[in-house]
Amino acid sequence: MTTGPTVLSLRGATKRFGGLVAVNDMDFDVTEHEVLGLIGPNGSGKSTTLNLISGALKPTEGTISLRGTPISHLSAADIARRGIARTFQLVRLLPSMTVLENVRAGAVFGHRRRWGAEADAHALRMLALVGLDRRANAHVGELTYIDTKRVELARVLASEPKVLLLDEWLAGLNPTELEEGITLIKRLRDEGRTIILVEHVMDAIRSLCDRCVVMSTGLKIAEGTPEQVLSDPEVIRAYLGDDDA
Ligand SMILES: Nc1ncnc2c1ncn2[C@@H]1O[C@H](COP(=O)(O)OP(=O)(O)OP(=O)(O)O)[C@@H](O)[C@H]1O
Repeated sequence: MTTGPTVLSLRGATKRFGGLVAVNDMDFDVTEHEVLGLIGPNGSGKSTTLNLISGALKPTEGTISLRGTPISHLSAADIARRGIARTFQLVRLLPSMTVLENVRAGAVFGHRRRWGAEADAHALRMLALVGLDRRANAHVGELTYIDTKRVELARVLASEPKVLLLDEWLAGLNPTELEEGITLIKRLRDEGRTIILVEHVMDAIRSLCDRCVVMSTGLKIAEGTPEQVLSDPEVIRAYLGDDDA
């Protein structure tokens, strides 16, 4: 799965906040149809790396390219239009709107625009994909937590991303929901989507990722299959040294 063409590359990507180097000279590639796990202890720079990729933050140094074209100078909206879409740690939906309306709104940010009946049909297909088509007319405020996460995922999928960034999408789920969540992401993976997954749930990392990049204090400390990196002494040390691990 790691031999396809490169979709996304980071070269020397660095982000400084004053004296703190949150992301330090990161290099990695993501190939087509690959699920890449970005893991590491709390505060190691994973979310900042996602923010650099999605354009929410600009790198202090280095380049991020999508299919060989540098994108790191573009606005977040332009990067989204080129096909990089993300979920957020805290779900960002409009609670007064219906499930369908929220998902339709996502389609507008994508690189292919749809309107009217076509947009509805597309949003319904995305809802079916995440198992929520029967709740299309419910208000988001009525949903359970995992269902709000499903809506968020459907909203992001509606933009037909070339690269999907999942920022701790499984966080906060109870054990039953977690199983459902992992099954859902497996389905996306089996469809051949290209995904970067920031995740603390190691079972999810093991069962979903083709490859992992491990960060510690802003640096890449390991890269390889989940088995390889999770048995790497430096990775184990980085996690054990973290109070929250
Ligand atoms: N906007 C900001 N301004 C200043 N410092 C920041 C900012 N965003 C993040 N940081 C710092 O950068 C470092 C990396 O944070 P980041 O959120 O990327 O880590 P993380 O690996 O995603 O952590 P977690 O697993 O807890 O979400 C931390 O020390 C954090 O305090």
